[in-house]
Amino acid sequence: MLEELKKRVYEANMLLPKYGLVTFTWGNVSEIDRETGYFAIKPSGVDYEKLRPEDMVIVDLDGKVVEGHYNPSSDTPTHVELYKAFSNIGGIVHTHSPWATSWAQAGRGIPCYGTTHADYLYGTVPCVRNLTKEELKAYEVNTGVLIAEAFQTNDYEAMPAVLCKNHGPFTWGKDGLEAVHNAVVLEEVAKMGARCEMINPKVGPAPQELMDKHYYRKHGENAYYGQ
Ligand SMILES: O=C(CO)[C@@H](O)[C@@H](O)COP(=O)(O)O
Repeated sequence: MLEELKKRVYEANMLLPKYGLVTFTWGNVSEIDRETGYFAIKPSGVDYEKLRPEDMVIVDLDGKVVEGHYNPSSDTPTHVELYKAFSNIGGIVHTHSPWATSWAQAGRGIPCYGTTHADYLYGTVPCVRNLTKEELKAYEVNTGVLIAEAFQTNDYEAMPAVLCKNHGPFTWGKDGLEAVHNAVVLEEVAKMGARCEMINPKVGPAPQELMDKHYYRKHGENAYYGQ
């Protein structure tokens, strides 16, 4: 079932070790087929070297496995919540990439300090709060619910990334590949932001006009540069 989707999701997952975004199996990519409402996701705990396209697990938007010989990623319920909340996205990535995860563990959003950030991410990358003891009973579901809540006041298309406190980043995009692209951008931006604060602890965010110039020339109706 959905063999082409599984292949795409496999290939997108294999980009995570290629770009240094995962250690061991600490990450996952999924992509949804909006017609069927099924998505393919990496199986849980399978080494990247051993991963094959046919190992991708097909899941529905109730979080039920439709097809697969492995368990789906442990983060599957979070992917489900994000697909339900963000109707225009087609792919999701979760990693524990070290720089983005360091900001997440510190509980801080990443301010926009420069044009690389502004080219892809409009404004501060938000960091969502810890889950309460009660919320932790359905940890992965509530991680997704919390992200969706945070984006009631944020544009998920202009900010395709989030940090979850004490956990790590999620990114999304029109498909799995774009979500991976955004995960790579996020990690670079997280690294540069941390170094920027180290070099100049008093640094402030990039001017709004510069941020607008860079973001809007690549996004929206009047964009004149592709990504
Ligand atoms: O969040 C975590 C671990 O803290 C998980 O994302 C990570 O280990 C990946 O788990 P899966 O192998 O996808 O089940």
